[in-house]
Amino acid sequence: MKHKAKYLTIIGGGLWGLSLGNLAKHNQENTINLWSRNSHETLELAIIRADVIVSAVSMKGVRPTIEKLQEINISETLIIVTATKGLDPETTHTPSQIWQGAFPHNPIVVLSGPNLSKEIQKGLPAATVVSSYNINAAETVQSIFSSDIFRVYLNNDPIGTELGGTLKNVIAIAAGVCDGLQLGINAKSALLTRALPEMIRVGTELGASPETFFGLSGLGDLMATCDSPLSRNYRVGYGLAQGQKLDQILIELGSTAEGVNTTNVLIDLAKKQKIAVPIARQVYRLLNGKITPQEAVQSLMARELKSEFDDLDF
Ligand SMILES: NC(=O)C1=CN([C@@H]2O[C@H](COP(=O)(O)OP(=O)(O)OC[C@H]3O[C@@H](n4cnc5c(N)ncnc54)[C@H](OP(=O)(O)O)[C@@H]3O)[C@@H](O)[C@H]2O)C=CC1
Ligand SMILES: O=C(CO)COP(=O)(O)O
Repeated sequence: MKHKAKYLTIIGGGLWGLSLGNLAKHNQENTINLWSRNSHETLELAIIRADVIVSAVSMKGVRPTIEKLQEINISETLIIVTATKGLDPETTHTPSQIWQGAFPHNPIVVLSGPNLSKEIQKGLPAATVVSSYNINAAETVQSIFSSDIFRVYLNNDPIGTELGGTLKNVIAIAAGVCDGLQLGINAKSALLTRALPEMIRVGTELGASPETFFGLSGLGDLMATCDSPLSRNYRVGYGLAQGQKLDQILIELGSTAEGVNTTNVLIDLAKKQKIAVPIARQVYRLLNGKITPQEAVQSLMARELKSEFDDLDF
């Protein structure tokens, strides 16, 4: 596919916004503008020439960013890419659902995959997924970000794509606990394998395709995040297993660990919609100081015995 030069504005100067900016610069025909709340330029000026904007803010920045953009009369042809991995505490909606609700006529594209920003910043090879109901918009974003170090796949299940990246953050906290307690590879394999149907149960309830969870944005991101101390969510779990307090861990991280908020929202959602999320429930109890890491493990091991696949009907 022939790439046409595009003007891209990235909103959010955090770790992920900076990394995405660097990835897009690999294609030298693109013009990249990075905007953050500290920029001297106004957001209106920053997006004035944009064909595509990328929201790389954390979950708590999604609504404030949308409100700022709603004050500007944006074109309905502007492609909006969301790279946030979180759930809205007020509505339990995903970021793409919030963006689509705010800008119903604009094409919305989700970008999500196993993309630890520290590895991307080193120029190591990685792959990701861009997903949209508007396949032309997804192809435009695919050609903007594709390079010899970043392989970008297309997909038409945006909710599934972003839920893979969002829900694995909860499991990454559990994986950090598992490694922090030195429970071994058997335990870790069991944890991650059982996490996948749990993620799929939530995803299908919210309208995602189960297959999406076997791709890069699901299983791929689960593997990356649950097996790397570069993951902030993993480090939350690891710290808790070492007896550190959550507040202290988050201060030391000095950066976003979306899994903490996502766990709280997910448990709210799971209670309302009666979805079985046994691993997330233990993470929730641990994060909220109701149990110790050891008790979380014991609770999972003591669950009622069952068949391996009796809760998946696909
Ligand atoms: N780092 C990574 O490896 C990856 C991160 N992600 C996801 O990207 C998102 C951002 O992560 P990351 O950049 O690492 O986080 P950082 O903690 O490095 O940065 C936080 C980002 O959120 C923005 N933000 C925070 N609060 C607000 C607010 N109230 N209003 C507007 N913007 C706000 C900041 O904007 P500002 O710059 O204006 O201060 C900044 O861009 C998360 O959802 C994360 O899960 C996805 C893939 C990889
Ligand atoms: O989403 C990520 C990698 O794909 C980043 O993980 P953390 O937010 O846990 O650092």
